[in-house]
Amino acid sequence: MRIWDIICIFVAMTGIVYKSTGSWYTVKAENGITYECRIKGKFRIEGIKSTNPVSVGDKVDFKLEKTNDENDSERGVINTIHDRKNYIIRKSVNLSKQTHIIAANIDQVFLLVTLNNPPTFTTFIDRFLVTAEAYGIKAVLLFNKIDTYNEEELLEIKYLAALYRKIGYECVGISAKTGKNVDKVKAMMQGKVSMFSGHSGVGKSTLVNTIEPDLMLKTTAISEQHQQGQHTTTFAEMFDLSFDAKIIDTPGIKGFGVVDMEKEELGDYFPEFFQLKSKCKFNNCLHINEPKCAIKDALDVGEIAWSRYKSYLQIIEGEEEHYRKNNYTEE
Ligand SMILES: Nc1nc2c(ncn2[C@@H]2O[C@H](COP(=O)(O)OP(=O)(O)OP(=O)(O)O)[C@@H](O)[C@H]2O)c(=O)[nH]1
Ligand SMILES: [Zn+2]
Repeated sequence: MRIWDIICIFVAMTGIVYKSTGSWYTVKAENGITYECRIKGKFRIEGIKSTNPVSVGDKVDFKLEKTNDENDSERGVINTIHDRKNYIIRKSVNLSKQTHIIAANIDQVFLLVTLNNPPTFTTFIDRFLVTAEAYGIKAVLLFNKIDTYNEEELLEIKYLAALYRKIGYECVGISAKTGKNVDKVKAMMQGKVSMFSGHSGVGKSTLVNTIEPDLMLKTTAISEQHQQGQHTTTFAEMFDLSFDAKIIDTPGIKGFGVVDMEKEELGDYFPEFFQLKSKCKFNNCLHINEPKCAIKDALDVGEIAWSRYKSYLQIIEGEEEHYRKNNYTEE
């Protein structure tokens, strides 16, 4: 055992979880060294019934474990999880009300959008943005494949970008293929933990490949491993990029998960509705049929986009349907 290891046994170390395979966690310590860590004892995080107590992105304290085997010297035991700034979850496959935490402490998520190849509808964008707001994760819209659009399509992109910028979301037109504006994306990623999301075929892999060509090898290896391994395991993994940026890759996870919320809460996740809601006559206004609703007034004068309001109604109706269905099945 090296002197360093002996010191480490007594000193608590702090690191970030890069990968988890169920019982082992790969933790990168502040000294840049990676340790394989376990958990001892029970971890309970208030308010979360989760199948996994520690997830990728977590900041943890751990101690090195004393082992006799020279090869095993880089193992540790996690004893503390630092407070999370946010986390994304997936409902467990079984019907217990448990959730699986996919990743934690995400600084931003980039949603890749394409007009027609594949089509990305505003309802999808809006549902995504609502989820990001509810999770407390900054969302950025990347309109990809701008090298393929004709003038008319470019106008549509401009219209969409203006719509979402007005609400406060950053929007960038890019081409993952030609590299156009990818430098802007890289600049936004600097010093942060990012995720990429979007429909299949929008260009997520192409973009990551353009950002960091060497990384592809690793991500492919992981998804192959994923396909061969137990299909119930959710793999997420964090990667360090060459320019002080981190990404969390979540192969096999489609979409961004769902967040349960009350009907009354939904408007709070549409920032432009939230801003106006104090002007509605009723403080519990759902902005549907109520009189003197500031949101509907804003809609009438074109201050709020109809596409946004339509998405809002759709989500509310969906929630009601979901609610009725649950009531029904529970009887
Ligand atoms: N012309 C053009 N094609 C692109 C661009 N970005 C991606 N593509 C193409 O779109 C197709 C899908 O890209 P992928 O990177 O595999 O998409 P993905 O989002 O990773 O898809 P999944 O892995 O299914 O989720 C590929 O044929 C890419 O070459 C772009 O900016 N311009
Ligand atoms: Zn209202």
